[in-house]
Amino acid sequence: MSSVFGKPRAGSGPQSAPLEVNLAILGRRGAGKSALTVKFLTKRFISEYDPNLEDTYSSEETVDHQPVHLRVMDTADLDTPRNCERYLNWAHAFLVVYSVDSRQSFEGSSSYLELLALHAKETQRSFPALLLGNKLDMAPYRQVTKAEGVALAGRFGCLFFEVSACLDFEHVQHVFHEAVREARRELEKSPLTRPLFISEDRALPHQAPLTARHGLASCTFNTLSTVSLKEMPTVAQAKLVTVKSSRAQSKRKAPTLTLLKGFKIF
Ligand SMILES: Nc1nc2c(ncn2[C@@H]2O[C@H](COP(=O)(O)OP(=O)(O)OP(=O)(O)O)[C@@H](O)[C@H]2O)c(=O)[nH]1
Repeated sequence: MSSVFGKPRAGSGPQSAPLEVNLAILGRRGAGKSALTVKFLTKRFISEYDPNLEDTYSSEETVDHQPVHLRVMDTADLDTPRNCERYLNWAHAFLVVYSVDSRQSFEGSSSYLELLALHAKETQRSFPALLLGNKLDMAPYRQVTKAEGVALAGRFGCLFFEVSACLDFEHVQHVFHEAVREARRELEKSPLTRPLFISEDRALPHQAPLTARHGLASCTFNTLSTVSLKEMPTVAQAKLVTVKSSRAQSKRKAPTLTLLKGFKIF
């Protein structure tokens, strides 16, 4: 194992297993979470998704010459944070997405950042979050200025980017890799144990209902005291999902893309 100034560097040796990073994509409906996730995983922009589906994808990445096993949870929270334990207790880092042409989605992203800040306070750990203003190609119809995005990110101490799921892949990839870097820095500071999946009807020990006290009423934290921690479900439980092709693709007679959700895409 190589070392930096005598300190072992996690996962850097040729024999070491890839670093495992779980990344949750949060944001209001329509912000472009699925489009960004699929762009990152396939380099393609697909314009229509089933908004009610939530799944976790897996991808082998190389970030700064280091292998990373990255899992990406494309959440489907409807309009506000809901049953947040499933990602709060699973992710090492978060991408909070809004759309630059929607003030509502920007306000939604602020609720997510607040939720993450509260979670960090309660658990006394820090969770890297990146704020993304998506749909940069819609800049002529902006409802949110770049300065507002910068200011919101500054309030919560997170990185900020404006991107577009339908423009260049490299920019989208850069953002996901930045999230990995942030997660890696945090993991090197305080290595976490294996990610845990918290069953929906149970809460973490001593986890008081964040939302009741902080006004995020729709994020339904349960208050049962019995702890029930499970490992993440295996990919074998994943379901097959068909993603409809966009109108533009249909015109080009491109085939409908079928994604096996929960499995590696390539
Ligand atoms: N112009 C443009 N449209 C985008 C972009 N990203 C997503 N869209 C469109 O915005 C709509 C919503 O995108 P989704 O990726 O489904 O958004 P989401 O946040 O996953 O929303 P839910 O699935 O409802 O949770 C779709 O019609 C996409 O084609 C983008 O960067 N530019």
